[in-house]
Amino acid sequence: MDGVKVFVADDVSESGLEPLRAAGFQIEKRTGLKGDALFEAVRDADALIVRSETKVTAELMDAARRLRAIGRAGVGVDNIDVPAATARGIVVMNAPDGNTMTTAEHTFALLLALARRIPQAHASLKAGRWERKKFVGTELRGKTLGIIGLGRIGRVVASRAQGFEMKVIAYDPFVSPEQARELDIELLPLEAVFERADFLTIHTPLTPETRGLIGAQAFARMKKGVRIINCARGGLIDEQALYEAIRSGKVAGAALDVFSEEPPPPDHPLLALEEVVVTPHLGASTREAQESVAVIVAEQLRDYFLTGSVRGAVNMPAVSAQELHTLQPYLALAEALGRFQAQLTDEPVREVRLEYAGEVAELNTGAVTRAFLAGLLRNVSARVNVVNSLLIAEERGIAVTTSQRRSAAEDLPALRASVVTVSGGHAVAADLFGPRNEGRITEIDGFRIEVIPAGHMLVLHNRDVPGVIGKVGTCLGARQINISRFHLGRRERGGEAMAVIETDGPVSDETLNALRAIDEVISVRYIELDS
Ligand SMILES: NC(=O)C1=CN([C@@H]2O[C@H](COP(=O)(O)OP(=O)(O)OC[C@H]3O[C@@H](n4cnc5c(N)ncnc54)[C@H](O)[C@@H]3O)[C@@H](O)[C@H]2O)C=CC1
Ligand SMILES: O=C(O)CCC(=O)C(=O)O
Repeated sequence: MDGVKVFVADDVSESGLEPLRAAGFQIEKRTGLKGDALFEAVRDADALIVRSETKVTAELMDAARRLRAIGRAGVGVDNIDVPAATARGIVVMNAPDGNTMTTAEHTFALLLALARRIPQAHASLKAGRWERKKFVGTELRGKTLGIIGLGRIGRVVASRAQGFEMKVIAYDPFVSPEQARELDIELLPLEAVFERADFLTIHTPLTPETRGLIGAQAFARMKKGVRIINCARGGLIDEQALYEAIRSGKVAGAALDVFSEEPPPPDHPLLALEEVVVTPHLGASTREAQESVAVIVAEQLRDYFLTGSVRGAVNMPAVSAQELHTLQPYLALAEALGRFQAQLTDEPVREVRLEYAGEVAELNTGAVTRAFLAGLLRNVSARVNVVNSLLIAEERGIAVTTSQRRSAAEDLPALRASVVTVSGGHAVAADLFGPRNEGRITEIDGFRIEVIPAGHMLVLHNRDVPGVIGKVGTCLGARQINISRFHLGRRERGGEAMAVIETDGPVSDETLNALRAIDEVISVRYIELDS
């Protein structure tokens, strides 16, 4: 796909980008750019790929006017302003499985280095000394490893520790005791993990909740002589508190791959301590992991641009290619229905109720709801799409409720959308028909009708008396407006009727006023669905 431009801002594996190249995407890789140079470089990018170095701020996204997707070749997305991306309709994807093993192995390398003081012994010998007494270590067997964050990496670290006959305890509020028991891990409250661990390793994401999770209070609870490993994010540990805990002898040593500021300033106090082992954020730095995260992200981006399927996104639900195949006609129908509904009223929307029935109710209705809202809110901002439509609805105070009726026995339409405004609102139903799954609007405000949701149309309410169709036809004909289809619906004879009149071209305000001037016409709306 020649049109898609991908800017790669960090040192991402070249071979890992092959899926994008093979699909014809244009790739520009320039690493280490900062400030205006970076802003300029992303100006025309449709997609941006980063590792942890580049900070993807709201301002950077605003500079990249065409940006539709950000790929993080790795796990942590704390260098990306995800809420800002969502608000701008930009999907953020990461590669959570690509570097798990490698990072767990690095954690274990640091743990062993800490236990046996390998870096210090190595430096000593290279400096010409033979200090066997100085570097007496500690055995792992029988020691307790405390793991905070029992996700992908935490679990691999746990299994490696069990191989070394360590007792593994953990804290993770999102893991059930049953899951932990299956892994032979004792799940405990955070304080208990602090109190019992001989080695403590952290593997949570950096979020407002986890920032500074290991601080002075935590160190106060720990055993004297505890060893700390951090291969997740620097901000999880209060570095000043760690420094003081090491100086006081409470903490025997720390192995750090990550820092609150990267790179840390050369005079960072922790770097000066003999008990501290460091690596420059190398957790994920193996050839295998780098290639793996790059391939994962490249394939996810390729598929997003080519098919619309969503995998590995942190700000929208997944939709697989297979699911998309079945879902696509419903997504298109819902989006068109949303646009139709938006043009039925000038009043602000207060509430949206979506009812799904039959096949669609078994599918990913979350995606269909987002598609409907994207259509409904299309005029709110140029960047409304399925990524941000739910958020925009929420920001506008629009209550969105959905219901699913899996049985199609009651002959319900696949989709019924009720939009509530201050003075009422409208309910429109739609369905798919035939072998080609063609969408039709089947009901408008209780009037049965069958309309293709495309093109130009007039939705006209009138009194059900003879001659109205003729007058409407004459009015349009006099203005050279050709009617392509005319659909009528009424509830009872002589009551109120509805007509949906499809026209070959647009209808001006002057024509609408002329139609409104016809006695029997109650209301007319012009709706355009193609643009
Ligand atoms: N040093 C490096 O190069 C690398 C660092 N990382 C870091 O490691 C982190 C963990 O990675 P994965 O295990 O793949 O993520 P994951 O999402 O599989 O696991 C994170 C775990 O943390 C838990 N958690 C969340 N909040 C918590 C809290 N307040 N207290 C305790 N547990 C909490 C979650 O329930 C989850 O089980 C990433 O977020 C990333 O920042 C990841 C890869 C490489
Ligand atoms: O890109 C890298 O090497 C950093 C990896 C990392 O920190 C992550 O995946 O969260």
